[in-house]
Amino acid sequence: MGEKQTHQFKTEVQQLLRLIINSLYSNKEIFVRELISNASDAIDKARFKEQTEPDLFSDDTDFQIRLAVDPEKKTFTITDNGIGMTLDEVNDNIGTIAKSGTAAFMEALEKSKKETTLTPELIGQFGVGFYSAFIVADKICLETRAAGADKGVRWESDGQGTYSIEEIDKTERGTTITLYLKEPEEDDQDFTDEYTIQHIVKKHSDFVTYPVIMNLEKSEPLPENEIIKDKDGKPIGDTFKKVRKDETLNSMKAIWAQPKDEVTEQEHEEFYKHISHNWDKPLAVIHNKFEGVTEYDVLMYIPSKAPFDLFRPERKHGMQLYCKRVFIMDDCKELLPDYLGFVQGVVDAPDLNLNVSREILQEDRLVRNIRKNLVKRVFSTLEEMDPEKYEEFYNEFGQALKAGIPTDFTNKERIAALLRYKTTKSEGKYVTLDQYIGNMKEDQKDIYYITGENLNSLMNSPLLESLKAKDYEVLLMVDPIDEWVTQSLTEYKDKKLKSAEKGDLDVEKVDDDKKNEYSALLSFLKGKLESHVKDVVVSNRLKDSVSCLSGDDWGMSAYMEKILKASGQKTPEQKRVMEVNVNHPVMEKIKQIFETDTTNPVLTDYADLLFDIAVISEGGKLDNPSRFSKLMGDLMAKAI
Ligand SMILES: Nc1ncnc2c1ncn2[C@@H]1O[C@H](COP(=O)(O)OP(=O)(O)OP(=O)(O)O)[C@@H](O)[C@H]1O
Repeated sequence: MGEKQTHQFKTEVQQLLRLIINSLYSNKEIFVRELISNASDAIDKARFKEQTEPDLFSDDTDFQIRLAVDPEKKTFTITDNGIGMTLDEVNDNIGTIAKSGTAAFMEALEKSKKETTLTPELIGQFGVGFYSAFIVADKICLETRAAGADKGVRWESDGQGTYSIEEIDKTERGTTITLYLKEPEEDDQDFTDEYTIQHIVKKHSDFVTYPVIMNLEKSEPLPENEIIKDKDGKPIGDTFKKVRKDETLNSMKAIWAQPKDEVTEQEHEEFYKHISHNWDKPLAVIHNKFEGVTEYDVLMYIPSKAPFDLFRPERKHGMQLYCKRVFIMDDCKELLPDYLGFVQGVVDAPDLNLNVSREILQEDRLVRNIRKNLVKRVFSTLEEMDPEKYEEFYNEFGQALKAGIPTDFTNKERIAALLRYKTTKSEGKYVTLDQYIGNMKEDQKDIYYITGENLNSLMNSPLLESLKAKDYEVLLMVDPIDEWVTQSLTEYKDKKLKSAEKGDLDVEKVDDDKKNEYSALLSFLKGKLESHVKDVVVSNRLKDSVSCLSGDDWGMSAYMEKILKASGQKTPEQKRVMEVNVNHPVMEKIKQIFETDTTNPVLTDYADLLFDIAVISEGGKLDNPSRFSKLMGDLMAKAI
């Protein structure tokens, strides 16, 4: 038997404990839900493992969660016969915060700047459920034995910075957690009261798929022959006796299998909270029975709020797979493509082979068929949403949806129709690509867009001058992911998507004579700016500004380059093209100086200035800002 060891909680756990206790002060009862949900997860894991290693579980397959209270000892106990934990697992899971969550959690906290309040939504999202027990307990004892292990483990802590851990003998597989409850404060519920616990379980954990059982005191009518009666046959004394009986507190209702119109909004809300661990309401409910060659039930929810870790690769998918109401697996990535991983729900497919493994699942024809139908349903739900509601969705999940454009070839066009962008003409409102096409000018052939970091600088970008002069609308794309969207969505309804920043805009032509007049100056400028630009050309984009930078049709946009650099990726040195506006008086003047004396040193200064202005106008950073300000100062002094 190993020694009893004492460990220090990781610093973030201590911080977290303090936060949890302070923040959930008025919502103490949620610890019941959190512990039941952990127990249920542990049974899910056991059920899953049982499919491949039935021997590990043969001693006890009657999966259940038990609750018990002791008003005298002031304890609350929860027991499950799930997967259990080994010593290392206890150390990893209970001494630290769920790894992936930690950093993100602290980040989000920082962001919200509400360091003393932690909403229940956060608790659910960050996987800190277990610690919520310290809201009500001043000591917790967890005893557990992993499936297949010889020894058990006891973990104990008063939540004050340390915990102890030791090996123990434990006969039953699974986990028992005993909370030594704090002295209740005024207005506190009594968590040793059976009725109170019954009520809380019904409220927060009714849909848990395993029975939550409690041995309750009940009144039962006495059998006729035990009732003492007077001479008129009227009972004297008690007609009831007190007995203790196991009772299942939750309904375990499989609401997905019920007829659609029999499920209330309230039930959906509760069930959604149960499966998603979210605390918001679902934005939309998709509830269908698919009938045909095979039958299956589908219940999906579109959340109303995006989770903090929507784009983290380790994030779990929201779909669970059931077979004849028996849980098979959660995080079922085979049921929906990655970009729809935020949808929460259940598929119950009775015809599925119960011994499925994840690898087999991918190949399964039935699963592929289900997936196709689920995707269709999600799309039709989004397409039919009223515009205001859809905008709510889009603000939360628009970026996720966009990730479908480069990854889901079959549905590309359908996703494209769901995109919304603000434009140079939409006055802050979203437009669809179809609306854009409807608004196109008669002589306009392509759909124009520009990508960048913020709407304001895009609106005023010199790259749009000639498009604006033609009264063409331009889509303003400010999500980094739009760069990937435009790379793969090159056409929509036979109209090309064309970057205002790249290639020949084909809008306005500068006549050849004028180009020829400038060709010597442009090659001179190119020589001067060789280390910065690939070429210097006459612009057909500019109307008012003197210079700008543009790219080739197939080159990387300035924003894309910035994104890649920011994410630490090596990007090949991208030289862009400097365009100059030959109708601008400044260019005329420079040309005159150049034609008089090609060695005039001021020409070098002007070349640098033209380049710097182009960089600044697209919100870029200058290599040498102090030289720029000196040149500007000199120029101003001359001009004034
Ligand atoms: N009853 C249990 N049986 C087996 N493992 C458990 C049990 N309770 C907790 N654990 C383990 O401890 C980990 C941490 O639990 P905790 O409640 O803090 O976070 P979580 O369950 O990952 O997140 P959340 O509760 O928000 O879903 C769990 O992921 C699980 O591995």
